[in-house]
Amino acid sequence: MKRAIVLVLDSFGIGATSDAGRFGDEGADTLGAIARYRAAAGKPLQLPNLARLGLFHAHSESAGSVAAGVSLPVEVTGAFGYAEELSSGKDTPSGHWEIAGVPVLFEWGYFLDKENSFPQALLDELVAGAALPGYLGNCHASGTTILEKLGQQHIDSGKPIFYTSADSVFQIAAHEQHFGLERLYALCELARARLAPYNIGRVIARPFVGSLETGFERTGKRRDYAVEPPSPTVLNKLLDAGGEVVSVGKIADIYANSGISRKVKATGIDALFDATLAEVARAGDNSLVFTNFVDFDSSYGHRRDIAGYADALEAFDARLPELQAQLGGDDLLVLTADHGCDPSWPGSDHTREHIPVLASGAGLVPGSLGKRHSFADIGQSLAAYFGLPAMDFGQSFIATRNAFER
Ligand SMILES: O=P(O)(O)O[C@H]1O[C@H](CO)[C@@H](O)[C@H]1O
Ligand SMILES: [Mn+2]
Ligand SMILES: [Mn+2]
Repeated sequence: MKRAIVLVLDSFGIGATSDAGRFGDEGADTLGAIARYRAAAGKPLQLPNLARLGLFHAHSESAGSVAAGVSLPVEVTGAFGYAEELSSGKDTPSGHWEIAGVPVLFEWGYFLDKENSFPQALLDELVAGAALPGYLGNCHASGTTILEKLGQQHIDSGKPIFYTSADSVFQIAAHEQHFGLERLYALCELARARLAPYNIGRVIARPFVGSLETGFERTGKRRDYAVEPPSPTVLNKLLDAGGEVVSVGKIADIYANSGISRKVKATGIDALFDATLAEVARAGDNSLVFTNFVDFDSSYGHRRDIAGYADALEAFDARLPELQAQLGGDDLLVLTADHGCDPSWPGSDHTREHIPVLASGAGLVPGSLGKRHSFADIGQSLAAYFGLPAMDFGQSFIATRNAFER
């Protein structure tokens, strides 16, 4: 039986790429910074299960030294490597599409101005098209900081909050009750359509609840409206061959529902892990269970919460044996990331980093896979594993299997 489980720890970079300087990210290292913080606090980072899969070995090959406070395990049970990104950006869709064998070789559009970030013509179209009383924000911002600043004004005025970041994104924050969740989604769909000429990768609905007194809190009802990948991903190829692709978390959103047979949503790392276990339990032959753990990025990386990121990693690590107990020797497990988001870095944006590639099962020999020149090596390996036609990008680290049985 062939089943692949791919877990993306969103934003879990393991050291700056050689082109990180172009992004202002030279020296960024998400895992390295977290380990350093914990070592300095006298509570070294404990990730025994990820370590056995080769995480710290991969990190030390990427960063040039062993993470602070960490001792490398003597026995490693997985194949481990680190990958640089071919795609032009360091955003979530680029990272995920490249993982699935389709790097983004074109330039996204960006809203570069920190203030008055959006073109007036676009703003006018949105105000008229959705009959809005106006808008707030229109700037670069951290999504939680802008709620502290404008949340009350939003409730009082009924004007949605528009903001962006270093990524190719247009984000809209609105209160679930005062503005209305469905109204927010409809506004995002309008924005998605109007943004086509600007080549923007994603519109993100950012619903929130609460009040000035209790504080504002973003909810799990976030929705991402991505454009479709520029060419068929390994997900599409698996579906075309009669296989199954199960999305857990925001995977389906990131691929604009292309190449997905079923989707399951859950909020929080534990709930996403539970949903992954449930999907693995029911997954049959020729299926891929593909999960994105967004909280590493949205709750800790962007929030520059090093302590929170460390705790979340440890909690995630502690659950890995539950998953491993469900896997047969022929199943393929891949743990990886889509970009970095070093919580010790200035600002609140992603960081251009290598991603870990931790692969086990499926006859893989434990040991180093070395430096991989594209995230697409994962997609190419999935194609080889399932016996699908080869992808245009990436080098497989897995021996090609028999052609897919139809
Ligand atoms: O600060 P928040 O709202 O979490 O936004 C972040 O989330 C977006 C998607 O990763 C990024 O582009 C960044 O802007
Ligand atoms: Mn991401
Ligand atoms: Mn992010």
